[in-house]
Amino acid sequence: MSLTYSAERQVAVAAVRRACALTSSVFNKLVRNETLTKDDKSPVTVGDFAAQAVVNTILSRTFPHDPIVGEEDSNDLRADTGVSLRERVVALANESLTAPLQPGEDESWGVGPTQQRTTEDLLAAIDRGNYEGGRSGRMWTLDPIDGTKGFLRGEQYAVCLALIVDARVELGVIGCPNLPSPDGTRGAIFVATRGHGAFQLPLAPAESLATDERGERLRIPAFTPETLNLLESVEKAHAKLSFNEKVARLLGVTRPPTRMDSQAKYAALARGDGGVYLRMPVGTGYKEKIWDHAPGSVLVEEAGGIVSDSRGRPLDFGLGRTLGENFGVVAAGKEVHAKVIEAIQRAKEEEAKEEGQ
Ligand SMILES: Nc1ncnc2c1ncn2[C@@H]1O[C@H](COP(=O)(O)OS(=O)(=O)O)[C@@H](OP(=O)(O)O)[C@H]1O
Ligand SMILES: [Mg+2]
Ligand SMILES: [Mg+2]
Ligand SMILES: [Mg+2]
Repeated sequence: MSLTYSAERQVAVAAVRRACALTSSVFNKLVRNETLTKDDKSPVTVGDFAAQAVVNTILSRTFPHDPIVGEEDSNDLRADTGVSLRERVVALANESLTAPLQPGEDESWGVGPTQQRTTEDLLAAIDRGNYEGGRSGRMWTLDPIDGTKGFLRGEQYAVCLALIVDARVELGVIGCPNLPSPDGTRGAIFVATRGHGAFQLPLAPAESLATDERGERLRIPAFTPETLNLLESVEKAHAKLSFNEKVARLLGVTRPPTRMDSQAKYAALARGDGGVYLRMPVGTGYKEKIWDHAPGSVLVEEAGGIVSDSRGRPLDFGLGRTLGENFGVVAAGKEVHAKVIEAIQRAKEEEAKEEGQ
């Protein structure tokens, strides 16, 4: 029987909840000069930095020997030009860390009213995310805001955290503050532990829920070509959407695709809101990052699905900070997954013929 990682699960859920509260409040107050453009031209906001500082602070207090592969680093905040940004990140992170103890939280985690941190503490916490990853040992991977562009548009984004042990994702937590539910409310947390199922929990902790908080179990439902739809990126630079169209046609899909940013796509798949997550490389040599797929992959697998590259091979979380050469990502329920891999092969043949003409 696989380990339950119950302490890790409890801490990870609490850390993601605090980070979700932080990012939601940042969105409402965000001003234009609080966003930077990174070297790879992607945006990063005070929310990304502060959320990484909060989650890493909690992880470092509770699991001091665990390395962290986090998306952000503190270089831009330490630069002379980063003074106002830095002050804002420190204020936001401290506001989050000093908020009252929530149900299921423990003061020894470094949260609660007396837990004010210095600027250097928080910048160092962000840089705890600089681990290179690799094949062996325990490590966490964090995307403090996945889908920053979606976050800036007021659409979907996710706070994503996973525990990887010897290159296998054992625990995944995805906080989706903007994800709509059928009852008209917004926001949910998704959590999966390898061998122990995938669950949806409320975004805010309920009274009296502690270590054994389980939530609603998720199972990917069966689909027919009539009910099937594709979950895909919003940003055209992130996935080859023209290829998705071919695959959808070959599968006989009639419903239009659902476009959403971030690992909210994996969460939507796990709870049956969509049938296939398909992400094909655009051909620029971009390597997918482990924090963009680790929590989503265990969530979908524990909901009964399969996550692979476009050739049907497993994603390799033991290569470092990236998944290596990019063969795309396909996630779906078991029956649908096999059909999608087959359709991808046929779509590639079609594409080769078209290019040969
Ligand atoms: N060229 C390219 N190809 C593939 N993926 C890329 C590329 N550039 C960036 N990224 C990563 O995409 C992450 C968000 O992408 P999503 O597909 O989930 O959302 S989106 O609809 O595309 O915005 C996004 O995550 P965040 O940086 O956390 O927002 C990036 O890690
Ligand atoms: Mg980013
Ligand atoms: Mg991301
Ligand atoms: Mg991010």
